Order: sequence, then structure tokens, then C-alpha cells
Amino acid sequence: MARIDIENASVSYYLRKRGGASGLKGGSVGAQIIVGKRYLEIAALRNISLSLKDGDRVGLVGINGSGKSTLLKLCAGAVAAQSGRVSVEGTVSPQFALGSGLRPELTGRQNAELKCLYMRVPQSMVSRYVEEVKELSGLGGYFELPMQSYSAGMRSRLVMSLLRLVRGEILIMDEWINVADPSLNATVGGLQSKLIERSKILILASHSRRVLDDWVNEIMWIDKGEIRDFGPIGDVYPKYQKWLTERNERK
Ligand SMILES: Nc1ncnc2c1ncn2[C@@H]1O[C@H](COP(=O)(O)OP(=O)(O)OP(=O)(O)O)[C@@H](O)[C@H]1O
Repeated sequence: MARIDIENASVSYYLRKRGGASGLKGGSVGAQIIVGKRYLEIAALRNISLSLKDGDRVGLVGINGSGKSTLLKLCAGAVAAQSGRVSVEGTVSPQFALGSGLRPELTGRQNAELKCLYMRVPQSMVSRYVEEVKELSGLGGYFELPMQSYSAGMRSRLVMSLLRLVRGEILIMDEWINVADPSLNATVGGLQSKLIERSKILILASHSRRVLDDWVNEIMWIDKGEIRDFGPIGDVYPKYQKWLTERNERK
């Protein structure tokens, strides 16, 4: 049984203030910037409440900077709420930031081993998983060379293949991964589908209606760090789309 219960949670990022406050007034995207004496506060999420249980498949929509990734991070325990309550039952497997923490001086294999550590892969399964990452990546001998010797496409192959390390009951995805190389696309797509089918709760942020239609049944619309609407995809998505169109016309 997996559950996510969030009550009235707010998350802000704090930045040290440099220079004056002029020019910091709102743009058309992003959270409100609150100017303090020494710090700037970016109020990324404000009073969020939600309750998810087994079988829930939720898509997050919202324009750039509305707070989708921050909400995913909150559910994954990667950021803390400054106020409110967050309770998560079940193993969480974030798919976001697969490429973060990789080190160019290490080989593909060493990076995959390091990633196993970050993603809490049980020790007994590490060598099998690393071999599977190697197989998936198609990098062959390059898997044993430092990542700094890879081409951009080879690096992205390594990152995509790390998807094999994602496990858990609660699957948290920041965008569906589409790979530039068609020879890897079907494999990565298949891997993502399998992960979703096995998960108990799915939260997927995406700007693509097609991806959302395929995988979620409910939509949460986030705007300036607040939940603007939450419900069946057929109800909420058209409202969001209409709002987007009107917003673009006003520009
Ligand atoms: N590490 C950070 N430090 C400071 N501010 C941040 C940080 N991460 C996000 N923010 C700010 O928090 C707000 C919400 O950002 P978030 O990344 O959650 O939005 P998003 O909806 O996922 O955006 P996008 O669709 O562009 O990926 C934005 O105003 C952003 O500038």
C-alpha cells in the first residue's frame, strides 16, 4: 500500500540578495519573488494539499516555473516544506535528474555504480543492474572508458540507460524521456511503460497532451505555486488549454 498525504505545504527557495530590488518585479512566468532585507524568497509552492493512494495516476500541468518540479521533489523528499505536513508511505523512485551527480572523470561503469548508491539499489543487485545498464546503453567498450571521452549522444545514452535503476512503488517523473536516437527510443519507451505499469502511484509532469492521455487519468493544474484545479483529465485539461490560449492572446 502506497500513500502520499500533503497538508498545507509551502516551499520557498532562498537566495542571497545582490544589489537593489529594482527589476525583481514579476515576469510572466515563475513564482512570486519576495524581497527581504538580505535574502530573496521565491515562493515556489503555497499551501498545497493533496492525498494520493494506490492506483492514482496524476499528471501535473502548468506553465514554466509554476512549481511542478518542486512538487515532484517535495513528494520525493528532495526538498523540505517550510510549513505544513508531508507524509509518504512506500518506496519512492524519482526518475528526474537521472543525469545529475555523474562525474566526467569516471567510466560509464563507475558512474552507473555510483548512481546505484544514490538510488539505493540493494548491494546484492548492483552488479546485475550495472550489466543491464551497459547492455541497454549499447556503449560496449566505451562503458569502460571515462565519460569525458563520450560524444554528446553517447552521454545521453548512458543517462537514459540509468532508467534501469529506477524502482519503487511511487514513480515520480519529470517529463517523458524522448531520445534523439530512434534506435534507443523504443527501448527507453518500453522501459518507461514497464515502470509505470508496475508502479502503485504515478505522478508525471508533462507538457504533452499525448503523453498525459496515454498514462494518467487525473490532472493537477499548478499555477504560481498553487493548485488551480484537480480532477479527471477530460475536465481539467480543456480548462487549462482555454486559459493558455486566452493568456497567449492577451500578450
Ligand atoms: N534551486 C532553485 N533555487 C531557486 N529557485 C528555484 C530553484 N528551483 C526552482 N526555483 C524557482 O521555483 C519556481 C518553481 O520552479 P519549478 O522548477 O518547480 O517549476 P516548473 O513548473 O517545474 O517549471 P518548468 O516547466 O519550467 O520546468 C520558479 O520560480 C523557479 O525559478
